[in-house]
Amino acid sequence: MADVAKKDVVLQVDNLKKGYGPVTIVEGFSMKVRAGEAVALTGRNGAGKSTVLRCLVGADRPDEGTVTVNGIKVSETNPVIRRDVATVIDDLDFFPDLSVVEHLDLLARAHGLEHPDELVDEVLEEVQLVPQAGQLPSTLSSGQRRRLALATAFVRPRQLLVLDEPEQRLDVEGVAWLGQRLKADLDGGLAIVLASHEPSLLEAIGARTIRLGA
Ligand SMILES: Nc1ncnc2c1ncn2[C@@H]1O[C@H](COP(=O)(O)OP(=O)(O)OP(=O)(O)O)[C@@H](O)[C@H]1O
Repeated sequence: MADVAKKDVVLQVDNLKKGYGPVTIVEGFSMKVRAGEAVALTGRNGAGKSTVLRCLVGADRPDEGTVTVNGIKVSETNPVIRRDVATVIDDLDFFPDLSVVEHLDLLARAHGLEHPDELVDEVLEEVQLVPQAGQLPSTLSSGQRRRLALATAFVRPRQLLVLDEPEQRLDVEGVAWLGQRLKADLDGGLAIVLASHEPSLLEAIGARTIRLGA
């Protein structure tokens, strides 16, 4: 913990407020996440976890407050933010006509990685989608689609990883793999913010938890 405290603040949230219509979902929410640190948002269904995550990545605009990544104000269209922040908020955002391997290949190349082919092969192996590499997303099982969504975050550069219930639909081995994978990324200096209902995952990555709502 002492080491983490010395590291740079990657994400800073100050006094975030967000509501829909007359209903306030979160108010006065602040936090800092440093390189190598994982923060988990917990709380009941509807507590506002996804709402906060969407504001963090610029997918939603806070009513009040600020969100900065490496000191730069977050906006989804800012290329610097898009380069540094990897998100897996849902797994519905696939191109219907691109196969599993084509998705990963496209991302790795778009982000200008040096050895895209090797990385894509490695990640495919890791998420155990090698046999499904040529399939379209619509033909994958729901857990395989989740694995593809997670894989998209691992074939690109990232300083901050934002995940909304990444354990969803993963089998027991998948949750254990994810914990190890995220732990390795944390050890490499990644900052992670996630919403999760899976205590074993939070324990595996040593996440600091922030509970939203009552
Ligand atoms: N676009 C929207 N319009 C109106 N209300 C919304 C909208 N998006 C979310 N909400 C409401 O905001 C509240 C918080 O939703 P959110 O998805 O952030 O909860 P959550 O903590 O992620 O829940 P869960 O554990 O079920 O995923 C809920 O009551 C939800 O109905």
